[in-house]
Amino acid sequence: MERIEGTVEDIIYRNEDNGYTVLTVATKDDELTVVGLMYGITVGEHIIAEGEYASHNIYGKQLQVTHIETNMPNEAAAIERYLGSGAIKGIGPSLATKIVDRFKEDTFFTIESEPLKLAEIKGISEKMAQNIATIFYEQRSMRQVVIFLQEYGLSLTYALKIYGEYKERTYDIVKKNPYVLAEDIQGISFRMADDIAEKIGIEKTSDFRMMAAIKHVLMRSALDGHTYLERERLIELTTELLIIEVLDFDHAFMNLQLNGHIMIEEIEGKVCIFLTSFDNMEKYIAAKLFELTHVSLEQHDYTDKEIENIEKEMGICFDENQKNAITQALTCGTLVITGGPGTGKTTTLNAIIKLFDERRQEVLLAAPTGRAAKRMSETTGQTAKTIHRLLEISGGAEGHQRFERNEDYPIEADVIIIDETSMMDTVLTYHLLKAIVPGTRVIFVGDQDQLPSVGPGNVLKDIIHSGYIHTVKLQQIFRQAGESHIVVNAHKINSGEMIDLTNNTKDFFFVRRQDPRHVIGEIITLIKSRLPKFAGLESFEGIQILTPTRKGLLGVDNLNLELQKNLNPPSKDKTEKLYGTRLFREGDKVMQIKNNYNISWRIMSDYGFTVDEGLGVFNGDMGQIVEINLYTEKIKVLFDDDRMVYYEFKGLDELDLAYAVTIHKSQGSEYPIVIMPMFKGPALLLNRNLLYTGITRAKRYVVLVGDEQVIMQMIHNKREMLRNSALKQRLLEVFSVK
Ligand SMILES: Nc1ncnc2c1ncn2[C@@H]1O[C@H](COP(=O)(O)OP(=O)(O)OP(=O)(O)O)[C@@H](O)[C@H]1O
Repeated sequence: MERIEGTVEDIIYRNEDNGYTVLTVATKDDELTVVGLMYGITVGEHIIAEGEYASHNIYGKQLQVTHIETNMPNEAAAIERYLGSGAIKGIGPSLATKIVDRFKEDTFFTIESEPLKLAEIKGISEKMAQNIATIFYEQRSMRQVVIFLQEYGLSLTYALKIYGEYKERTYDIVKKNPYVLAEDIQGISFRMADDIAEKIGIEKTSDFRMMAAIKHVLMRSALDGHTYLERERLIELTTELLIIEVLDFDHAFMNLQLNGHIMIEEIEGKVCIFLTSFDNMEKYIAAKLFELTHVSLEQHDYTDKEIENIEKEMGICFDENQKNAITQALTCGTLVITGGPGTGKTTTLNAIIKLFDERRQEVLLAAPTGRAAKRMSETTGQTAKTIHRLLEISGGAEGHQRFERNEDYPIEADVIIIDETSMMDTVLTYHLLKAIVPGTRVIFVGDQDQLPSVGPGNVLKDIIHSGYIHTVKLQQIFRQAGESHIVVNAHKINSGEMIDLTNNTKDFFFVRRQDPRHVIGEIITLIKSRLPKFAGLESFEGIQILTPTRKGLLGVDNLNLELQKNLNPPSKDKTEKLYGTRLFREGDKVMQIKNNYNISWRIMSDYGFTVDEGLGVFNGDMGQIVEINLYTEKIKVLFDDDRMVYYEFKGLDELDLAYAVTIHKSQGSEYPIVIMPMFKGPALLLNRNLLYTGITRAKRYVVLVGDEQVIMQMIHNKREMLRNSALKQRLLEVFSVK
């Protein structure tokens, strides 16, 4: 290991994305080239660098840095160069000269301890002096933290995120227990934290490591939809992660329980372990549903005449189940209305809304996603909001979002109706119920045969299966066969019957292709020309490819590349931005892939005025890139509901191409035309539920392209991914005891 000491003479190259820098250093008796991760190092600084010499075929001998320490320059000339180098925003070379002329070697001391003295210099106000001091301090401390973290192998992006979270506490936190990074910093995995821990020299058998691994496994399983894991399964998965044999888990479990991180409970006779937050949420949901159900409510009488009048108005006759739903809505505190496509859920809902309106009851409508809310507004003719907006989201990171509406400031309404309840996960249901006071009626509408929510829990099914909440199942299909084979086939799939693939219908088509490359070719022809022509569309807008997987030739990632190439090819008029491995181009169809509660949006009028604005873009929201600005480093996206959002380049990990999306991501959305590739894959994934959900997303046409054997297998495969959730048991505990 070589060690050099000297003053930075010149910055030859700097990569702003990762902090990689090439600079020259004047040592006592030489001038050297030094290369490596040296974020923010500036001309004039005094550095001590350690590393190995390497020989570059063009630039010759250079020191490759592995460790660097920096000292602020202490000679007036070096100080002047440092200040004048642009290191501190607002100070250029001439101001730097003035400052150093006045304070000489004491310049940095003055900036740090008596910044107001800077205002003695002409051209510097007191406010500016304060600003200089703040920036000087922040930049120095940030830079040192970043350099420290990069030595542990963290990228600049993560290092900056970590600094943003902990500031100067970073050193203590990382050296003592780097595993907290995996909990606090989005994107830092247990593995990354484990690597840092190893470099720091933390024992593989340390308590921190064990506890972090257990929590990590529980969090990871929440991403798979579980709110808990059985003890044995948790031990198995944690052992895999730790790679060492651990004999005593009880000690770690006890510590985690004592610290309030986990709860150990018996569910259906088995010892199960929950992250405390999920346990609390499920218990809360059950208790609140009990209160909402049992509170004594103003009873709204109704007459048969009234219902007949609505039937006349709508020109239909409600079936028994629909009538049941309507009358129970008027009398019960909580109600679930469930049914497949075309079974009259919306029609029933409209009757219910009408009856409440006539009774001057305030009814609020909401749905879990922007698209579902938009659709609810269209079908009911009344404003429906996303649940996030209903709860007045006020920021916070994923999993820690803050809502203005809660127990202290509840939603004011007589009736709250939630559509697409199958998409409600435990967390959102918890926040919603927290903001509802007993006395407000809550009606959940949804199709229990859709895929479960992306987030953890099995809320709708658990509520229905508990048997404690009034539930009306609508079963009759009102949409006629002649009208829609999509509906008929969806119901067939749901009851395990093979569907007709002879293309004798007006809206449901099958194209037989075996080879995945031919499937891709067919999809491209369909979307580029055949379907737009057939459906009378001007472009491919409105046609959505839904596919079961992310990976593979027919997975989302590859299909998006192919479709981008064919539908929005490179052009000299279209600016592009490569982010990691993703290439974004103006005109691309894109989707937000995580919830971001802080990003701001606006809706503009045709004349360029802001007509609405707010915060939050959510997982699954779709739009189009209208502009990529390489100077401001921003991408402008216009979402389908007219919200316009600017993404900074560094926030592009939240955006993905969306010509094709997974069926999972399509939940709650509807598209005029859906194309689905049908190909062999893992049995656990390719099940009835998935096919049903994909098909019921289409309003006008469905085209399946692929192998009919696979379609048959999916219809017969009833295996759903099992989800551990305890809401059903919690409902049973609350309702049977109270
Ligand atoms: N009792 C009824 N008699 C005759 N037609 C009905 C009846 N109820 C609903 N319909 C009609 O059936 C069609 C489907 O109803 P609706 O849209 O309410 O179902 P849905 O369950 O909301 O469907 P989806 O989930 O697909 O949106 C509509 O055209 C509606 O007018």
